[in-house]
Amino acid sequence: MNYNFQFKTYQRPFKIPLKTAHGIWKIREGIILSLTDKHGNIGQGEIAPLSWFGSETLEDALAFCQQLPHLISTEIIFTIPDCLPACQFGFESAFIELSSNNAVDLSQLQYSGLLPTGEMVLTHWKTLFQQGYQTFKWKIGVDKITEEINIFQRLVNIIIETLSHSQKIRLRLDANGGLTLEEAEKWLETCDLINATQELIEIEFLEQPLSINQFDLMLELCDRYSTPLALDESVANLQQLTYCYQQGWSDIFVIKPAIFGSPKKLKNFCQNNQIDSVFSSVFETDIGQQSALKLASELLLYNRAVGFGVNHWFV
Ligand SMILES: O=C(O)CCC(=O)c1ccccc1C(=O)O
Ligand SMILES: [Mg+2]
Repeated sequence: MNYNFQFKTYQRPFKIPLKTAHGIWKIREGIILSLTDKHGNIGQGEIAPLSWFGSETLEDALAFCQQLPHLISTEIIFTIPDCLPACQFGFESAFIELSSNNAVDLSQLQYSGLLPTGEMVLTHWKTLFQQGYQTFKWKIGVDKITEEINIFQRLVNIIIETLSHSQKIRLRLDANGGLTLEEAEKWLETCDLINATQELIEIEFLEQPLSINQFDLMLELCDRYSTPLALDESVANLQQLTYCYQQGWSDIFVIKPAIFGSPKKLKNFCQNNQIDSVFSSVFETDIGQQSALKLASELLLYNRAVGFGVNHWFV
């Protein structure tokens, strides 16, 4: 089967620039592509690279799209090289939209809301809570650790004061690989203490405390603390996920479908290995998000909230 191929780029500014341990992000840029079959059916896909996570750059993705002919075959879609994981996702997603019956039920998914960094979190969490979120993620490793732990303790106290007894809130901390070993230990002590003493709050996990090349240290931290750890940057694509899984990682794996690579290969991996996964956004638009959420609802094993509560970050 051949498809008519078209693409265009997009730019979406954040309401407030996003701060992570990697720096400040102001505009999300990507590519929307469409495949049209001979009956005129259209499938859309999104290429939303995250090069600081190890995917291709937007420029790489654009260059790939520009050298393709206007008429492309199924074979082209399934032989995109592994060095273009966001392109693999974009093209396969459009193909899936065209070729499957698409009846995936997303209504059972729980969402994690992404909180702003710094003191703003102390008021903003409540807006999201009132919208129905019960799981939140807060970025750390952005400011001085003493300041961040201080704000975090205040956040925990405010949440406890607000909740009534049957309610429970889950908090995720994401360091984006920006902590030192000592800082990671300090955070894990803090989390373990909260988990041992607070019934209404669960610190669900600490995400990517250390950089990718400190994988062995993160494995040791799993043994030393009871708060679970999640890998994110370390498992950005199938090759990395396979490596970490084989090295014995048995805590949580964050999967960002939009940069992970071929959805078909992701499905294959998740169906053959029972991993504890959290599916997460890369600030793709609704097009990439729908494809990613369909994968999440098909592959999620332990019903953890998906990290797609991010739309309030955009205008
Ligand atoms: O996972 C979530 O809950 C929100 C999304 C998120 O944190 C994120 C969004 C874009 C790029 C990187 C990350 C990250 O998890 O590090
Ligand atoms: Mg992360």
